[in-house]
Amino acid sequence: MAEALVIKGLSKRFGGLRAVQDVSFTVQENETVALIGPNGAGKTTSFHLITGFHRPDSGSVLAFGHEIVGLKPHDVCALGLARTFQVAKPFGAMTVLANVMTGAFLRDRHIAAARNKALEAIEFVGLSVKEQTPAKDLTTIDQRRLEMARALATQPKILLLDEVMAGLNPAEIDQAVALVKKLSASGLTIVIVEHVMRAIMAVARHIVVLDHGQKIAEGAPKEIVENPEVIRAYLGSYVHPPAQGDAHA
Ligand SMILES: Nc1ncnc2c1ncn2[C@@H]1O[C@H](COP(=O)(O)OP(=O)(O)OP(=O)(O)O)[C@@H](O)[C@H]1O
Repeated sequence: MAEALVIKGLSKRFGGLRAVQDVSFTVQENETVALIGPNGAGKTTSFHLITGFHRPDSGSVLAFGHEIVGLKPHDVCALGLARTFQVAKPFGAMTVLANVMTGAFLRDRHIAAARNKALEAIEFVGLSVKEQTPAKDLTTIDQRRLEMARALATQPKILLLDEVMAGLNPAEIDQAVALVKKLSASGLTIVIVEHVMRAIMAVARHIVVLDHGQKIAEGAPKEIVENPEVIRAYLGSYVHPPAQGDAHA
């Protein structure tokens, strides 16, 4: 298996706050890796550093062997890394189709080609019936589907999902888990930030745990939920994954 993403010594300070400190991990091609940890641990900041929204103070991010630190988000996306945002910001008045086309235009300058690519992505995420619905009228789960479709329309190789399960009910979480599995089955490499442990256990092959900006553990899901340091910092009494529900409500 090839290395899709190699992150080495990534660090970022905001004034006196060390938001991300010397974080390193590797994501193999077609693997789903979860980044977990308490609020403020540095997960979203890590996504910003990987995708060019923030420049790290130090460290390296190799995507399929290419150094991407210093590149603009648009160029990172063109190299095959797409992301969703913790707080989705669709163009509310625009339809689902028009929103997803904004992603597709990264690669297809022609309207017909971009439209077809967008329709494919919309179908993949199960949003075809709402193709003409304004984004502002979507339910929470459909907004997440839209976010994923917009990222997918850029034709990524690596997809970074930031809390796509937040605010979903248990049945919707099941649907979102099924969608993440489908994305993985299509060949994508996925890095997922998530607090819903039930979902993490269902999709991740490897888990990286951050606390106060530092990596405190990484390994297979089973090892992680039994790791005393991870239990202390994040999981609390959560030890038996499927039976006990989520780390966070
Ligand atoms: N632009 C910024 N300026 C100053 N501080 C920031 C900025 N972005 C993040 N931080 C701080 O960096 C730390 C890490 O934040 P981050 O959002 O990466 O955490 P997180 O693990 O994603 O948390 P959550 O689970 O709540 O989303 C926090 O203390 C946060 O307040």
